[in-house]
Amino acid sequence: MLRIDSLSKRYPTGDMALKGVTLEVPDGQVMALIGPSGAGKSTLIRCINRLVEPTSGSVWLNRVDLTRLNTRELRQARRKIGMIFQEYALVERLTVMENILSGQLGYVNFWQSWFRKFPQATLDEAFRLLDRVGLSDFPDKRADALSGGQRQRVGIARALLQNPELLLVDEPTASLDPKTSRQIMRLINELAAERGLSVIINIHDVPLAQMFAQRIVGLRFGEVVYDGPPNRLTPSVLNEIYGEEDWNASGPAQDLEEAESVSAGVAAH
Ligand SMILES: Nc1ncnc2c1ncn2[C@@H]1O[C@H](COP(=O)(O)OP(=O)(O)OP(=O)(O)O)[C@@H](O)[C@H]1O
Repeated sequence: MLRIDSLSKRYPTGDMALKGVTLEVPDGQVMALIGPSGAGKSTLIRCINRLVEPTSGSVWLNRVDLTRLNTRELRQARRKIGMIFQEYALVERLTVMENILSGQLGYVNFWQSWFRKFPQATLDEAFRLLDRVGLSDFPDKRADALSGGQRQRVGIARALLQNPELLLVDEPTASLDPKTSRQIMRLINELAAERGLSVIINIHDVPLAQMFAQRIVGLRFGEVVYDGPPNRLTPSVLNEIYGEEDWNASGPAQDLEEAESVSAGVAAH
């Protein structure tokens, strides 16, 4: 279980990106983090694994307060946190399998790592995961020949190979088509249930978050303004998270109707 307690972050620029966020994410729960640009979603995710140092508050992963660890202890603790971030994208010239194993290079000794020689158990598990994410036909395909969805699947397998307790996922569907986005969200969901993983997903696509997350947390100006099930995310709650907008309006279609009635009016005169 992950417990975030009164977490705040002030950047050196003075921006108060998080203002006392308190949350618990139980094992097996997929939590979607939504909110407008600048709300503090990325900062929150990055404060959990201390890619960004929190200013105050604590982050407990099971019995360990991550905010109190020294560099060496933090390196150990991060093994329990799988990260699927854009900046940990794949090494283009390496194969699918090499990319999946690349996350393990820090965990084998120098010579094993030099020869890319991994323990048999790690290799077996890598092939199992490859199959689980639906890529068993492509272990030798180079990363630069993969589609966006396949790349995400490699990233997921790589993160899972370290057998994490927590998965932090940053915008997993940003560059995917709607069908692939659903498939990736479904896969993350299934894996969380199978492995009892806590998952936090930073996602802009609210309908997708509603469809696949068991819980939604809405951030605004660094504060939690909604924390509840997807089906209670009403237009008024969305207004509170994102600011005023007509969430039921069909947008361009309505504009088109208006434009048509105006031009019809013009034609009638
Ligand atoms: N490295 C930084 N230095 C200074 N201020 C920062 C830094 N990173 C983020 N901020 C500020 O912190 C606040 C929260 O930013 P953050 O990137 O966490 O928001 P976000 O919700 O993830 O936005 P987006 O959806 O656009 O990615 C913003 O006001 C932003 O300008």
